[in-house]
Formats: sequence, C-alpha cells, structure tokens
Amino acid sequence: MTSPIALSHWINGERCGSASTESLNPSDTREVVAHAPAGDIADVDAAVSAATAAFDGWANASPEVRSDVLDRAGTLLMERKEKVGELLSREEGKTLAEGIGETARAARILKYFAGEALRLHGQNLASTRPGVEVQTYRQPVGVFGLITPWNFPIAIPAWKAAPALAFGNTVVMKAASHTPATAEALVAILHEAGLPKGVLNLVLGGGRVGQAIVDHKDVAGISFTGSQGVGAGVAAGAMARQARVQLEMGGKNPLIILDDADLDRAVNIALDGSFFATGQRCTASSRLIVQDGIHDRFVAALAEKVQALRVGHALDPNTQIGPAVSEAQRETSYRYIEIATSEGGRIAAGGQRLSLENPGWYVQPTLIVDTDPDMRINNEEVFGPVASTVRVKTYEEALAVANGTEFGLSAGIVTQSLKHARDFQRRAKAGMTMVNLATAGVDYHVPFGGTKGSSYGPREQGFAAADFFTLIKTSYSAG
Ligand SMILES: NC(=O)C1=CN([C@@H]2O[C@H](COP(=O)(O)OP(=O)(O)OC[C@H]3O[C@@H](n4cnc5c(N)ncnc54)[C@H](OP(=O)(O)O)[C@@H]3O)[C@@H](O)[C@H]2O)C=CC1
Ligand SMILES: O=C(O)CCC(=O)C(=O)O
Repeated sequence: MTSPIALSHWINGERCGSASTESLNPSDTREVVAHAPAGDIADVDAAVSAATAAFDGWANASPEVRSDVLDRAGTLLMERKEKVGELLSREEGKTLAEGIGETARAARILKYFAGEALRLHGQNLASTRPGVEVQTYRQPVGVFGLITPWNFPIAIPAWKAAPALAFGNTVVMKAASHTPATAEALVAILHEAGLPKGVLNLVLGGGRVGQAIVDHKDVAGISFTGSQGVGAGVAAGAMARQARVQLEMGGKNPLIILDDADLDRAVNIALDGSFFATGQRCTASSRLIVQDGIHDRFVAALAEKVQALRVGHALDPNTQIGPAVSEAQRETSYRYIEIATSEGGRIAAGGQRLSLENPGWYVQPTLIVDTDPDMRINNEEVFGPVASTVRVKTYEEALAVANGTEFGLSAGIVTQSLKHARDFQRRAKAGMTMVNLATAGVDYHVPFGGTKGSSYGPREQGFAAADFFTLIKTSYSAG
C-alpha cells in the first residue's frame, strides 16, 4: 500500500489549499489514495481572477507558444504514462492496462491540439457589395469553466483543457471528487511544460465548487461531462447569464446483432462494449438487441464469456474487470439487477454479490436476458458492468428498439450486410455510429457527442472543438 498524496488547488500557478478530504482506492478501501482540499466560493473567485488576469497574455501569445506547451506536456505525460496510469487505476479502479491506455490517450490529445493551435483559420468571402472584402477570424473567448467526471479522470480533463488552451482561452477546472489526484497530475505536467501562471487553474472540491464556477459572471463558457441531473442545472445556470455551455451526459447505447453476424465477433464486441472499464463509460453497450435466428447462440456464448470474466484489484495483471468507482456506483448496479429481475428479466450470467480478498467495491459482471424495451433496465443508465438483451424479429424492429430511448450517444450494429450497415448509419438516432465495432472506445482526434438527452451544445474533440472554444468575428473592409 502506498502513502496518500497530499493534493492542492492550482491557482495562479501556485499550489494552495490544505487537504481535508480523502479519496479511497476502490480496489482496496483500506488504502487512502489522496487527501484533497475542499474548495469554496473564495477559491473559485481567486481562480477566476487569476484566469481573467492571464487571458490577454495567453490569447495574444503566438500560437507557436501555445502549441509548444501542449506538445511538451504531451511528451512528458507519455513518458510517465505507467506512473500516472497506475495512479489513475488506484484512484478510479479501471485495470492497469486501461489506466495506462487512458493516460497515453490524454498525451495524444495534448499533442493533437498542439497541432490544432497552429491550424486555426478563418475564411475570405466575397461581399455582396463591390469593393468590400469580408473575412472571418476565430478568436479566443475568455475564461472557460471545465467540470469533469471520474470515469475518464485524465482523458476528459485533457480533451476539454487542451482545445481551450490551444485556442488562447484560460481555464478554471473542477475535477470529480472521486478522482482528484489524476486531474492534479495533468495540471502539474502542463505547468512543468511551461504554461504561464493563471492560464490553467484547478479548484478541487465538491458540487458547490462546480456550482460557483457555473454561476461566476466572469466565466464565459462551461464544458461539463457527468449526469443528466447535474447537467440540466449547469445548463440552466449558464444560460441564465448567457454563458456558452456544452454538456456530455449519459447513454443507453444499443448494439444490434443481426442474424448474419459472425457469432464470435459479435460476442467479443458485446463483451468489450458492455463490460470493459467496468461498464463505467457513457458509450457502453448496455442494450444488446439480438435478432431471433442468432439470439440463443449469442446469449449462450456471451453468458459463458461474461461468467468467466476475472474481477479483481485493478493493479493485478490478471484482472479483466476492476471495481466500481464507489460504493454508490456498486449499489446502483445491484439495484438495477434487482429492478430488471423484478420486471421479468432473467439473469444469464453474474448477478451475485462478490466477496474478494481485498475489501473493494466489486460488481459481478451481469447479463440479463428476456427483457422488453420498455423495462427500466433498457431506459435508465446503470453505469456498471450490467447489460440486457432484447429479442427482435427483423432489422426494422431492431432499429426501432435502438432508437426508442431518450438517449442518443453511440449506437452499433454487427452485421455482414452492407445494406443494413449503411441504413443504420443513416437512421440511428445517435451522435456516433459503429459498424462491427463496440459502441465504446472512440478515437481522440475526431468529434465526439450525441443527440437527444445525451449531449447539448457544440461537439467536443477533433476539428469540432474549435466551434465551442473560439468566437467567430466577421470583419468587413473597403479600400
Ligand atoms: N457521461 C459521462 O461520461 C458520465 C456520466 N455519469 C452518470 O452520472 C451518474 C452519477 O455520477 P456522478 O459522479 O455523481 O455525476 P455528477 O454529474 O454528479 O458529477 C459530474 C461532475 O459534476 C460535479 N458536480 C456535482 N454537482 C454539481 C453542481 N451542482 N454544479 C456543478 N457541478 C457539479 C461533480 O463533482 P463531484 O464529483 O465533486 O460531485 C463532478 O465533477 C453516473 O452513475 C452516470 O450515470 C457520471 C460520470 C460521467
Ligand atoms: O468510449 C470512449 O472511449 C469514451 C467514453 C467517454 O467519454 C465517457 O464514458 O465519458
């Protein structure tokens, strides 16, 4: 067991605040991973003041300066991916391979936006008036508030902070209370890479810190990832004072398996999308919609693999599924297993309480079959290693079930039919579609986001990130 890390806020380039809360290792709750300060409104005020004061210098710095800082930070993070990835796994509970993989992804995101800082461009347009020229420019917006969740504790802070900084904005970030240490490691590396003081500020603490950022009059925009309930309040608060807002929330992502699918491939895609990262992904394939002809073979083969998944300590190299992040997340999974069975679902694998050697928040990966589309298990996000199957007769019925929820983040299909794959890409009501791929596990350099209750506002990541983190100015001139 390692000794707890004492974390700080980062305000105006300085570490500050005394640690008063603790975060536990979900794989072994006897271990305190970190002590963190519980920020308050005064800390948010100080952070926003620092970010406001730093804005002009950073906004007017050469894009090369911004690019170099992000590129150096990406290199440092990549060099330290094992160490930071281990911290991530100790703090969040995903397996070591997943923790290191996510850290490497964050490093790549920093490097991608190092490039984007140099590629920001506007347009020249013909005016309707003779002798007049029209140009558009993308300019930095101001101070952004970034509110991040625990399930991707370094990738999500990186994919929000990197474009904000690349395009000349300054930032006040609030990391999730379950995972402050990983976020702090990212902020420390960005400072080590040469970020000027005040450009990126981190205030640790609970929901009141987030609320204070949302309500702060000098915060020009909020990018939030988390639950729908909190997201709705963030949007209302931001809009009340006409701040920009971008929300990424939950999913109830469907994966359709058609009769013509390759069975092994379909099973492996479902296993990955539904259960890896402990199912704690907003892109997880939590609804498996299976056509009649393959249904029984698919369920039998998947159930066997789910039952064989090795649940354990995140740092044990044999572990395939780490614990839930918290007791509350563990209990949510078991509560939904009960709800599903009380509504008529049948457990085909898992479903039992686990008692492992380490005291941790473990959940047995669970497959629930024979469910109907209108059951709660098929409409409410569980955010754990729990998936349900719905049997359908035709492709059209599968598509209707897939589209029949209030969410619309990611949607997948496993099929050998080009006709159905193409049709699905067009008609799936989701921001991201996957053909013969898991609904989860996306690239870092392309737009990310959903429709309906899953997302609100401009897309995150890739070329689309500039739409949220820059302001388009239209300039007219006559000779
Ligand atoms: N789309 C996604 O990727 C995610 C979805 N979820 C969904 O949300 C459920 C609950 O997870 P949970 O962590 O509680 O999600 P929350 O929405 O509560 O947390 C997300 C972030 O918002 C912060 N926050 C909490 N209250 C406020 C507030 N009033 N104003 C501003 N910010 C606030 C949190 O801080 P703090 O951590 O201190 O509470 C955290 O940093 C999950 O079971 C899952 O269904 C969760 C995480 C990610
Ligand atoms: O599936 C992924 O790679 C990303 C998932 C994600 O962003 C999330 O769960 O919040």
